[in-house]
Amino acid sequence: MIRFEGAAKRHPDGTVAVRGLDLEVPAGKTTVLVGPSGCGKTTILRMVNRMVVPTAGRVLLDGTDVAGLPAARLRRGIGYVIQQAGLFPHRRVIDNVATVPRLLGWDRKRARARAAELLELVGLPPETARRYPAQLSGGQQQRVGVARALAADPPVLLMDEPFSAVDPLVRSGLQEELLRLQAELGKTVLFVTHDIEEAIRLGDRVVVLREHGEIAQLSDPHTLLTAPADAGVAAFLGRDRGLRGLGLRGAAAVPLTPLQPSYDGWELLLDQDGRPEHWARGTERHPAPAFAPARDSLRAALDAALLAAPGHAVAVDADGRAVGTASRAAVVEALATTPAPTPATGTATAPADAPERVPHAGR
Ligand SMILES: Nc1ncnc2c1ncn2[C@@H]1O[C@H](COP(=O)(O)OP(=O)(O)OP(=O)(O)O)[C@@H](O)[C@H]1O
Repeated sequence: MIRFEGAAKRHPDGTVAVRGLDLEVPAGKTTVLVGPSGCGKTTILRMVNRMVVPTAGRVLLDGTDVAGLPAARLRRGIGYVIQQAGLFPHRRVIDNVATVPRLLGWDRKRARARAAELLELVGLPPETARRYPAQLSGGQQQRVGVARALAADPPVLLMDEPFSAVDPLVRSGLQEELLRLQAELGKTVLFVTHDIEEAIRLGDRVVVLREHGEIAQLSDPHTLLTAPADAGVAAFLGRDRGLRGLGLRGAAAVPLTPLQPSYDGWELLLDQDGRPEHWARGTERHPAPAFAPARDSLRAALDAALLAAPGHAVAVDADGRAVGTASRAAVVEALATTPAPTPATGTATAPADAPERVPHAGR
């Protein structure tokens, strides 16, 4: 657990970056710091690994003041991922990832074996291991950055805008990857972003900051969306809060209708494996938007039903095979009956609202 006790940073020129922060970052969860540019997010993050030394107050890691720990040892126990990945350009990907295990004294073979395992964990094909960072895409580089931060299996991961330099689709994939990894690894993650959507998607807890690192609100994403603390937070959250909140609620309760031969003259065409291909009426062909009730959100289900030409979303199993359909009315009914996620569970188990996870979603 990380604990900030009146942690403040005042720069020599008099700038108050952080006035005095009291915050507990629980173990095994993702806590996201979000707020406008210059509000002190990076300063707060760097107080944890002592890249910034507080001018007042302290930061405790599992009860120990980090000021009393040797910086090198402290940092080896903390994974750190930054924008643009920060990889060593002259080292191959595998050696980038093996850096910290090597520093910890592992022999080369063992460090490389661990690195190869991590590259697979973050979804990179084995052939990327021998390349240099410049030979990878931005999204792949970020994955290497995450693998490198995880190499020594640190309990704590600091992530400073790690995905903000990549395009939205890649970014969404990286976010999904982090959710998957975190469900598996349960690290204590402190994540900085200026993007409220990213905060809502990734955070078990979201800390909305205003100037000088002051906490405007600290809550789970659902509470943040439905009950912003004040007009400033509501403005920062932006529009469509209700709709976006649907992205945090699972689609499992949507009542499904067994597949029918015809839907008001529309026929659902499946491929040979039973995956939805098109809605067809005469010579007309339209995409067949789908959702997976077991893992997608109510927002994804509603979106699929709204987009489908006949007004029915196709429900698919984990392999993308059609298992039934849901009318717009059925999805709306589920909106009224699906309970909101409880603050205790946050979003750790809630589905992410990820369009690219839905096969044949037609988006
Ligand atoms: N070395 C420095 N000297 C003076 N002021 C500084 C210094 N470093 C940071 N600041 C100021 O401290 C404040 C907080 O900076 P910080 O980088 O923590 O903000 P941030 O929320 O991470 O911003 P961004 O989202 O733009 O990265 C800013 O006003 C910044 O200008």
